[in-house]
Amino acid sequence: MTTDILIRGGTVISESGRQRADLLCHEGRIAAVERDLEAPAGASVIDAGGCFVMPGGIDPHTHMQLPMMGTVVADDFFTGTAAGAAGGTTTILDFVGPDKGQSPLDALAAWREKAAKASIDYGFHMTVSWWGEGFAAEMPALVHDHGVTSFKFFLAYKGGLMLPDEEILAGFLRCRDLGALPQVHAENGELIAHLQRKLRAEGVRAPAGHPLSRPSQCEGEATLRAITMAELLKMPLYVVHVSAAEAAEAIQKAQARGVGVIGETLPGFLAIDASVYENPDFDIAAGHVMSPPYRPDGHPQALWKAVEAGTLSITGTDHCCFTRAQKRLGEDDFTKIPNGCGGVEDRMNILWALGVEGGHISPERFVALTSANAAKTFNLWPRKGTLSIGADADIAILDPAKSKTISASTQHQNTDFSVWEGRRLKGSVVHTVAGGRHLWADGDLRAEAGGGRYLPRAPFGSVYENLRE
Ligand SMILES: NC(=O)NCCC(=O)O
Ligand SMILES: [Zn+2]
Ligand SMILES: [Zn+2]
Repeated sequence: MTTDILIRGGTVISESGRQRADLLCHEGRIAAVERDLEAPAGASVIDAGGCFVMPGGIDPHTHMQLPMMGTVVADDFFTGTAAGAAGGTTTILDFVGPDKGQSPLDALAAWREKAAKASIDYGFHMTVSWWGEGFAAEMPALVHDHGVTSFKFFLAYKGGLMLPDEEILAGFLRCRDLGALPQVHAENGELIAHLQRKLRAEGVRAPAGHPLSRPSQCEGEATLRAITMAELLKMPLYVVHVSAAEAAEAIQKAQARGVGVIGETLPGFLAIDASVYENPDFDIAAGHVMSPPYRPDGHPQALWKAVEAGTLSITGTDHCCFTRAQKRLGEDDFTKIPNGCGGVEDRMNILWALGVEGGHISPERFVALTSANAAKTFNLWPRKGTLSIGADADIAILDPAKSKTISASTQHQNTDFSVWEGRRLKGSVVHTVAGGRHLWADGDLRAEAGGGRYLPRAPFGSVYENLRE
């Protein structure tokens, strides 16, 4: 039983409009959205005067506690989800990562165990880290018995997660039969492996080699290749972490042809450029190493245009954070720097400051980009992504007048680095309610281990309905 919460005096925003209204949460759900609501006996009251009241963020791309490149991601499911709550995020979709040859059902069981301490609701995508009859055979149970209805295929990381086209094609077809959504990490892994070898042979060891080995054309080519498969197979496709103008253009053209391709980008790709890899401080340059990498000037601007046009309709974080010490595993070789950056705590605040305050998007589009579109795409709507009656009481209250400066020294993410270090933002999430529990109250983080629930998801849904014949 949760205490009733009345949120009073705010402007309630959805992806399609806004109204001045109070909002009542009862037993973990939205019970009323009306003007001048009376507080029920025993209810706690949050004053939202001057604030925007919106659906809690859905971050559809996180990696908590993921074993990777000889280490394990610094945030576990408790610290990472608590940090998310401190930034207005109330749901994450994380990736289960089977070892090579491991049963995906066994991997899911291990991830369910790790995630039991999440403080906000969570669901899973499945990484297709290997392919074979054994993997394909378990997919129906993953989809129908466990609600894992999205599968990520890697076109990059040769010698690791990368699958050849033949296997990706087979995996896509299996997804189509089951009504599951294939996702792609789209970079040309063969070319990247070649460029890595060439750069190392030339003596390039520093983090500056990372973006040189993964030029934007590699992302453009792989994105188009994956789109072509989905187009000819007549099925939807989700492209994760789009960072390159070429990839956004391929998605835009495919959407114009009626292909059901959905593009996700990350706040960092809209605001940070590749000059970060030139920083003489190894910790700072390595702290930005992720794949795909931050791109040269011009790409962030192109991505903003794609966000404004609706081509890129979902934001995630690819939250995969490492400490400075962990990044030093690649001190002598940029290919050994653990790939990934944090951000689950920052996405909502950054996107508001850069997007809404920056004049790129309306508050309504902000809601679409941070929760509603992900809820629809991943079949969580209307339980999530909306503040309509009966929806989960997952709410972010953002004060547009409150400023905030991001620093690793004050963040809740379990790392000593932030790609947003020193950024001063206008607008900040001041309260977060998740499942009717008040987890973030003006600087006070009350997240509890185990407060989150597992979210099984149904197959098919809007991504299949929206396919044009
Ligand atoms: N993106 C990244 O560098 N690390 C996380 C794994 C992935 O999404 O590729
Ligand atoms: Zn990826
Ligand atoms: Zn990722």
